[in-house]
Amino acid sequence: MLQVTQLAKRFGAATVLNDLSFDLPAGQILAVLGRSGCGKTTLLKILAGLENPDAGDVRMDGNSLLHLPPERRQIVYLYQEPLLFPHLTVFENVAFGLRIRNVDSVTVTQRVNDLLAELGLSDQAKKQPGQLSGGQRQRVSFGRALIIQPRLLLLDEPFGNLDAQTRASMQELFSRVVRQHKMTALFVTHDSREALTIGTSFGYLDRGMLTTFAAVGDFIADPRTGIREELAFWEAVQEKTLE
Ligand SMILES: Nc1ncnc2c1ncn2[C@@H]1O[C@H](COP(=O)(O)OP(=O)(O)OP(=O)(O)O)[C@@H](O)[C@H]1O
Repeated sequence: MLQVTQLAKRFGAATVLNDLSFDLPAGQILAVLGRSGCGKTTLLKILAGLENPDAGDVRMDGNSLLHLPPERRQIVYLYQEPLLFPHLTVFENVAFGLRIRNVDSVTVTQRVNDLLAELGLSDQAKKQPGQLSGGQRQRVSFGRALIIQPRLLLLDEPFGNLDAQTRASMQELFSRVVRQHKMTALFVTHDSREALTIGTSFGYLDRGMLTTFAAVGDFIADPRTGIREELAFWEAVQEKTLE
């Protein structure tokens, strides 16, 4: 579905992405793990059309996207802080993408209500974004993205601002809904647990170079992910409590 080949990007003297290539088949959720500043956001911006690469190509089903403006790429890019219209209700925020495509109002009402129910937002439909919690706002933002059925969903640390419990329930909801809608998604995170929870395939971005892993075991075994260390830590804790 998505093919990225030999992508490179520099800002001044700094190389941010370096000969980066990967394929993302339809229906997969690629989790890219990386430390702060490794180029995660730059990669998503290039895919979304908000930044131009210096070299390489981004193709969807064989066609290059590079000459297309963001709004014609059928890609939705979700940030940590959801972008919502503050003066519209939750319902109208989600309906927006259908309204501008002149979808008839009976269909809009049905599709928005179905999606709000799926996202656990039916009771919030008449509220404005300022009256919602962070997790609810993130769900509305997710609804705005899903309603237009994009080809590809890009997520940039989407749950980073949420408390641990809300974060876990959002991860669960996100995984469920993305699978139900058979979405293809790429999300970046510095949290290995989040990557393992949501991803169906995995990558590690380090100084602009992406390593992709054929199997989850290879991802876990790569010492740069820190997962082995974390497992060892919890095993040590468990041993201590059994002593
Ligand atoms: N427009 C820009 N001009 C100059 N340098 C930039 C620009 N955008 C990003 N950079 C630099 O490129 C590097 C990678 O930035 P990027 O935002 O992609 O990292 P990141 O992995 O998303 O980090 P974080 O997890 O902290 O958001 C950083 O050193 C950053 O300072």
